[in-house]
Amino acid sequence: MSISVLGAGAFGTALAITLAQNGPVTLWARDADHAEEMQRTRENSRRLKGPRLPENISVTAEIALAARSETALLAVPMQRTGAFLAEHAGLLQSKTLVSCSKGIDLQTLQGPSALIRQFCPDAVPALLTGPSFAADIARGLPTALTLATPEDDEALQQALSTPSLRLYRTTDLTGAELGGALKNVYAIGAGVVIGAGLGDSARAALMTRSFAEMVRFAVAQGARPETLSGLSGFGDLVLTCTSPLSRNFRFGLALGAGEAFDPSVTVEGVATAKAVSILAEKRKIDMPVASMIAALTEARISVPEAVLTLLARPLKQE
Ligand SMILES: NC(=O)C1=CN([C@@H]2O[C@H](COP(=O)(O)OP(=O)(O)OC[C@H]3O[C@@H](n4cnc5c(N)ncnc54)[C@H](O)[C@@H]3O)[C@@H](O)[C@H]2O)C=CC1
Ligand SMILES: O=C(CO)COP(=O)(O)O
Repeated sequence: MSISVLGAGAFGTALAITLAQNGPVTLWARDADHAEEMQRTRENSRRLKGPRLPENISVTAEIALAARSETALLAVPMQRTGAFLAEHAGLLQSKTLVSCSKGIDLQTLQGPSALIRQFCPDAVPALLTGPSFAADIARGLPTALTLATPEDDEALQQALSTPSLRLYRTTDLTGAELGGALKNVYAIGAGVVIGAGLGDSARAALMTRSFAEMVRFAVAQGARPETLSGLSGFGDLVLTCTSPLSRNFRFGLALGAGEAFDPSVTVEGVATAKAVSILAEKRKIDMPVASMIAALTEARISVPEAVLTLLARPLKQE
């Protein structure tokens, strides 16, 4: 099975590095200078400093070349995915398109699989999601992810598993997608808790109530609850709410501490918090934590006000 990775950020590069253990990989970067530099230096110094690109990764800025593969992994930020698919739909029809992005598109309030269906109706949508930092994957550290496909696709699972990357299959695209999208929102909240000095007990409480919200929201959209208990829900929530390697967590740390944060860093949870709070209101789903995080990121509320509001909610059964 020939494989391309579209998007040469940290995650796309790391996936290309691990998949190169199975055979040749084409890595597409939108910027021609960046592609040329990576092809020559065998490193992505802009987004993933350090790991070396194996010789069987071919880096190109020619999308038509990358689109020759049967399977393409999409690793562009969520809020750019719609525009990317719209621009390149003609080349991507009839492929298996595996989205590796985590989030909900603010413009359409849809996740990546719906965007693939909208722009490339003849493609097979799939998702690769779960707990993994690009740096860990690129270093060959053990990682496990969820591969979601509409039909149970063992061949794709085989093709995308490597000696250090273990994939588990599911056909629950909704659950896999929403687990990955929502955990980024709650990771911002966990960062705020720690950044504001509210303590580890408060973080554990926030993570637990966040998980309850995540399941409630996803099940209301048709997801299977057990998917959310897996790698793409519980697994990724734990990783991202507890590790300073997470950009969403670090963004929250800065917000909680009242410090500035580098705007060039990809923080998917900000737009997704807004999208989730809009969807929750529309569909009458109780999402107090996500809505509070949206309010915090939009500076509609301060950290002390958010804490007071959450603590003042009526007492109820767990
Ligand atoms: N970095 C990580 O550890 C992980 C990232 N992800 C997900 O992968 C997705 C991408 O994240 P990263 O690679 O980390 O981001 P990044 O910030 O490292 O890189 C983003 C890349 O996307 C490119 N890009 C931006 N707009 C584009 C467009 N319109 N067309 C084509 N390319 C465009 C940029 O040039 C840049 O190379 C996100 O949804 C993220 O949640 C998932 C798991 C782990
Ligand atoms: O998705 C990730 C880990 O699974 C990466 O998290 P951040 O985008 O917060 O860095």
